[in-house]
Amino acid sequence: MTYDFDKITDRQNTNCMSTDGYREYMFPSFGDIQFPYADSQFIRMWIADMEFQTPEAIRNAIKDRLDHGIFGYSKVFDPDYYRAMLNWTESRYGWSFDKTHLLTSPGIIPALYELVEYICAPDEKVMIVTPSYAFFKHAADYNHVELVISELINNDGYYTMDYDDLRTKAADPKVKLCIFCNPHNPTGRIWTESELKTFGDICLENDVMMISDEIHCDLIRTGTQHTPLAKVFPDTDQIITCMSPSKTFNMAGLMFSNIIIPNQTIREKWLARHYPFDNPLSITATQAAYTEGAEWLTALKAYLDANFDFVDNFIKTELPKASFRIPEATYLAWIDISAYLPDEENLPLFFAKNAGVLLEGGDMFVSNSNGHIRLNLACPRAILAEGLERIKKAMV
Ligand SMILES: Cc1ncc(COP(=O)(O)O)c(C/N=C2\CONC2=O)c1O
Repeated sequence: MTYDFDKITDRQNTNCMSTDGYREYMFPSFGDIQFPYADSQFIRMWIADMEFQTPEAIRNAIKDRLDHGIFGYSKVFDPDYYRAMLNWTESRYGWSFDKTHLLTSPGIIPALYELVEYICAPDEKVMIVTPSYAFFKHAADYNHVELVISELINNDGYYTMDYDDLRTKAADPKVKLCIFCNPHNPTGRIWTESELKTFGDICLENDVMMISDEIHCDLIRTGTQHTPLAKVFPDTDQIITCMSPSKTFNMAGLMFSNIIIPNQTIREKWLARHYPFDNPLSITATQAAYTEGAEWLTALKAYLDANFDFVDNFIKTELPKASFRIPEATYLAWIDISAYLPDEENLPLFFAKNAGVLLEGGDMFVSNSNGHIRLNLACPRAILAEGLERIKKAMV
């Protein structure tokens, strides 16, 4: 079957963050700021959802459930749901987990907010590596626990963990939790088994529980392989794994994710406190994703691979002073443009004003991200090409 990833779908008037939420998310202190571009004229490369329609097989499953006509209180009871997800993780990652450890959440971010509260006392600390998806920091801030940052080492665009720094910080008896991004947003690293082993050993040796946020794990370059952190440590219950079809199949708005909690104490806290019901359409969509989404995903990955090649060639020919490496995972291009805009304080504002491109970058990734922009490449190539041309004209 062929899929048309070049198809452009108008997202205006769909209560869409990407088109309507950029001011409140990226420019909160600027109020109703106006730009030399109408909202509909922006090339949107900021928030991490896709410009591609969710696979037809998933949409048909939702339609069938919709036609049933009753949407009362629901949660996952169907054993086929667990089998669908287990088949997905076993076939793609060689990893399985106990059904009783599988819980659901309306999103991974809400799960992080809850889990920090369940795991950390008010005087304890959460560790993350940076640059980082900002909501890892927000989850600590929301719970009023201290954030401890370990900066990744940037080896000409290939980021690695600073194990000595991690060891030093994990040795603090108040550091009780590390929220870990595997694969990593925004650098796009797929951590190797060896890196995961070293990282996990540091945490386990220092009684630091780990949350491995693996939301990007399906969105990897063709031919690469993701390793769940918990797969490397089959005998510990100190690793919580977060996975979701929301990134993979562009279903973030359906608000549904899988949280695998092997530790009984934490699981019992979750079961006692977490609102247990789910949207029945989201349950159906997720089960359909894991049973019927593989072919579409293979085609999506090939299209994204080509988008990354397009960006790589563009930067080499048109923006030679920028530094970019095709990431192993995600659909996000992490680009060092500091040579062009060394003194620009607010890169998202600069490009919104001067290029009509909405992108994230600079200090939006907690730390260790200055001079970098992050481009969402999950869009038709024509849109990508226009966005790159605008970025170049604004900088050169
Ligand atoms: C590492 C990571 N975890 C969790 C989420 C969100 O999970 P949810 O609550 O939707 O289940 C995202 C979405 N990343 C986004 C969303 O927009 N920009 C980003 O970088 C993410 O990158």
